[in-house]
Amino acid sequence: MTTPLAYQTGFGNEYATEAVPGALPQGRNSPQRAPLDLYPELISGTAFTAPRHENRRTWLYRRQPSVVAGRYQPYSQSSWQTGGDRSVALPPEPLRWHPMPMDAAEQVDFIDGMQTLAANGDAEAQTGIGALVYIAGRSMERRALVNSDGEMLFVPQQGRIVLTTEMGVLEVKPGEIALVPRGVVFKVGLPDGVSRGYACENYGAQFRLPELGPIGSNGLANARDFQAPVAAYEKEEGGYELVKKAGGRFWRAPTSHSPFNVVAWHGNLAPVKYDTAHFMTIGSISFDHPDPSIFTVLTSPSDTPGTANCDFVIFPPRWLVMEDTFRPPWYHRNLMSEFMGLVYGEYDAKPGGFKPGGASLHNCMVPHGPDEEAFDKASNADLKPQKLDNTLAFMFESRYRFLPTAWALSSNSLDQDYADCWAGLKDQFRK
Ligand SMILES: O=C(O)Cc1cc(O)ccc1O
Ligand SMILES: [Fe+2]
Repeated sequence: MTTPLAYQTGFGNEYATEAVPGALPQGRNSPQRAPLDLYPELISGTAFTAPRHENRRTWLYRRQPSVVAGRYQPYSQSSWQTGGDRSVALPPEPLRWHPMPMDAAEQVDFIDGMQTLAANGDAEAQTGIGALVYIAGRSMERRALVNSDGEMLFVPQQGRIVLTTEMGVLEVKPGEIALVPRGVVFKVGLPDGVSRGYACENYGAQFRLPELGPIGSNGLANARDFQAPVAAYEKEEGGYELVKKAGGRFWRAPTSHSPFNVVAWHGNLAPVKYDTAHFMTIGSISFDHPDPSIFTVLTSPSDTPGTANCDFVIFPPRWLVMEDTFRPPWYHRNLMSEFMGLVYGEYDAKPGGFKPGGASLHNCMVPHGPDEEAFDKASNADLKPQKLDNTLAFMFESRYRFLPTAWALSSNSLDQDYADCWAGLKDQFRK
């Protein structure tokens, strides 16, 4: 029996945690000699002068500082691509991928098992996101990853991931999500063997909770339901391989010690996890179907107010009670581009065609909406209160058009017949 992990709660708090009592200095951050002769080290996730409500930084008290590492050599990870690849001819129609096969992943770890399906923006300009899938079967034992290109949002779909980070350990199961800030070293254990999930690599502003406007002071994702790790350091001696992602390139360096050597830390830059079962879902209790922005869990703003670099949106289990209403999504074309995935169950707009582990991409102004089956069902349904249960779809929604990678467009998983799901929507105009 292993004891369950301990967590601290809240989002963007001034957390404070020590694995050894007395390891945190009191009343100052960088005393002449820190308690227990640990090295103080600052990690800032925003510019020093970012507005106070956005400013994120954490003080780490560690056995050796991060500068202690061997020489970097190039490392090859060609399926994890960064930013929009403009050399790929973007098909103008809706795109969908069947679930990616998991059978060849036993020997692959989380770093090598990452594959970019689509991306936009430019990591160097701190804009845009990558939409990735990971399929991996091997835990990272003495290997760690640090991503200086962006924050990572993980959405496990099959199998738990155990995220060992500089700030401590998070265990994340399907239905939960995790955020690892840019530049924080982590490794991923896979206690359930071959596992699959989605990732958003956010090159832009950090994810935060959305404004609530007229909703008020409670609702959607509540800050207290986020969990950050408590300080934990590895006691075993021995080296690591540190893999670093910077400017879309990968590097590896040997270290003589574990990078997970932080004995205490305090600050508001921390990895967190969140169970989507705690999302307080809001919908219409009269008629019509609200915009899906009502389902925003986290948002990464761009420089234009209300026009996100990325909104992370979920479609969780919920009651549908609207009267005289077509309840699934309406047919639409949007400015914002939509990458979607399905963790489990069925998605109401595509009850048969969209499978857990699959993905869809509806870019700026690409028309989409319920397939023929969903349209027929919803147009004829008896509109009594209905529970959409056992379902969790999500969307990475971005102001920037997603460019699929060459790999994604040539993959056997690309659904060549996606457009056929609407072909039977005939002219039913009654003159
Ligand atoms: O396209 C989709 O399925 C996502 C979506 C859902 C919804 O209820 C309204 C708009 C929208 O883009
Ligand atoms: Fe949509």
